[in-house]
Amino acid sequence: MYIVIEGIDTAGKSTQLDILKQKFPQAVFTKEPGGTEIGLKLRAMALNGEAKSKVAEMFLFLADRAEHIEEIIKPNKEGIVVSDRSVISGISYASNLPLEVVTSLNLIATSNILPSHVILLELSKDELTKRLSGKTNDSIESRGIDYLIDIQNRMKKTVEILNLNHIFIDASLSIEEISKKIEDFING
Ligand SMILES: Nc1ncnc2c1ncn2[C@@H]1O[C@H](COP(=O)(O)OP(=O)(O)O)[C@@H](O)[C@H]1O
Ligand SMILES: Cc1cn([C@H]2C[C@H](O)[C@@H](COP(=O)(O)OP(=O)(O)O)O2)c(=O)[nH]c1=O
Repeated sequence: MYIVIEGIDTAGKSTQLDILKQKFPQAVFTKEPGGTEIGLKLRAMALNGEAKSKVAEMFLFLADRAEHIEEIIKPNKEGIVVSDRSVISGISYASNLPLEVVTSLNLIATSNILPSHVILLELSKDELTKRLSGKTNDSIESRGIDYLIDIQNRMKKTVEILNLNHIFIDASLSIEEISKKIEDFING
């Protein structure tokens, strides 16, 4: 089982992952970017905003993804592996390029390995605005509210285009309600 939790910044991914760690102690928990040793270096480069080129930034995330699939996902997917972000973020955040082009590049990075379960936490514009006001933003988050809502729309489209087994959850529900929905989805 290769489970991914997706959503734009502040959707509640970390909160739900903390709960999942208690509920599924046998699972391997990982993340993109930065789930491997090389990935930590690529993450730092991608997130500090140093790259002038959006394409260069995307290739840093793609390199991280390729290594993550090889080192973490392939060896663990017969058990339960849960990742904070995935190819869905990869395709969606590279919003300067058409979806089809970025999808092809991402499928090369993942060797065509795709999540078996996608949990997408979906925020309204109002709730996003509220949550971002309480947070110090990194260079990606600081691009703004409309940018992030556009990314969220790309995420939903990506899940549908790739025909992935998924659940879209209203991220403004209570933490407990969300966590129950996630548990039910994983348990099938
Ligand atoms: N269901 C929820 N309802 C209200 N606030 C939430 C909920 N889930 C998370 N939060 C809050 O929203 C903020 C972002 O949550 P976090 O889990 O860090 O998101 P992410 O990992 O997706 O960036 C935190 O302040 C967190 O306490
Ligand atoms: C995986 C991935 C993330 N991102 C972005 C989304 C996030 O803004 C950032 C990763 O941050 P993340 O680890 O989710 O955030 P935090 O530690 O702040 O909670 O990188 C991309 O732009 N492309 C990608 O391929």
